[in-house]
Amino acid sequence: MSKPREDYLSWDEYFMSIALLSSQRSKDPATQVGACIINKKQRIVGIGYNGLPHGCSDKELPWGKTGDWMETKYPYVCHAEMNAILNKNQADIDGGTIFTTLYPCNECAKLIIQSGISKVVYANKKPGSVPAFDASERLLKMAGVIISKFDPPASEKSLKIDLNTGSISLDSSQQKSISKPNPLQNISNDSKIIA
Ligand SMILES: O=c1[nH]c(=O)n([C@H]2C[C@H](O)[C@@H](COP(=O)(O)O)O2)cc1CO
Ligand SMILES: [Zn+2]
Repeated sequence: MSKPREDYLSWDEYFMSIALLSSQRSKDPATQVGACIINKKQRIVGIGYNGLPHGCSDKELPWGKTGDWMETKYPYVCHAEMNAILNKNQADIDGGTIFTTLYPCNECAKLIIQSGISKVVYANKKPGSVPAFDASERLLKMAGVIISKFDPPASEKSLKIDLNTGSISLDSSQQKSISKPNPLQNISNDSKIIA
């Protein structure tokens, strides 16, 4: 016990885990997104997930994706990145990084740029060319924001939180299992993306 623990989360794994955990607060039945902002000193300064604005009832507004636009979730839901930026506990987040479980859309890209964040680390991107993501990339690149795909651990690494016992385990194995589905890589591109 004289040596430090070797099997721990890297900084990026830690911040992305927080984004992933936050996504589990989302009530969106289809897509749960989480975001975590850190400042230049690697301190967490904002967390968010996709959800309805304060005071707007989850029960009264729709969560569907198709049909009459007014009866879908798109005009009502606040994106995870937007909530993380609005919830920040520090005025100046210039030079900060946002960790997000899903590649930010163009509307979130505008907020990211205007808030001074200079790096985006994302875990997943919908496949194919999606206008909201293409426009986002165009804006972020033009503004000099670094876009980086989250670098997953070389070996399998998973966190298990047991809320009944209040325990947590970090499991690592030398080999990546190929049979186990990775929900993060199964995001379909069937949805219309409207911020
Ligand atoms: O940048 C984003 N941030 C974010 O929080 N979201 C949320 C909004 C919706 O609740 C959901 C996307 O809906 P869909 O199920 O159509 O993929 O994810 C979506 C995006 C980009 O699409
Ligand atoms: Zn967005």
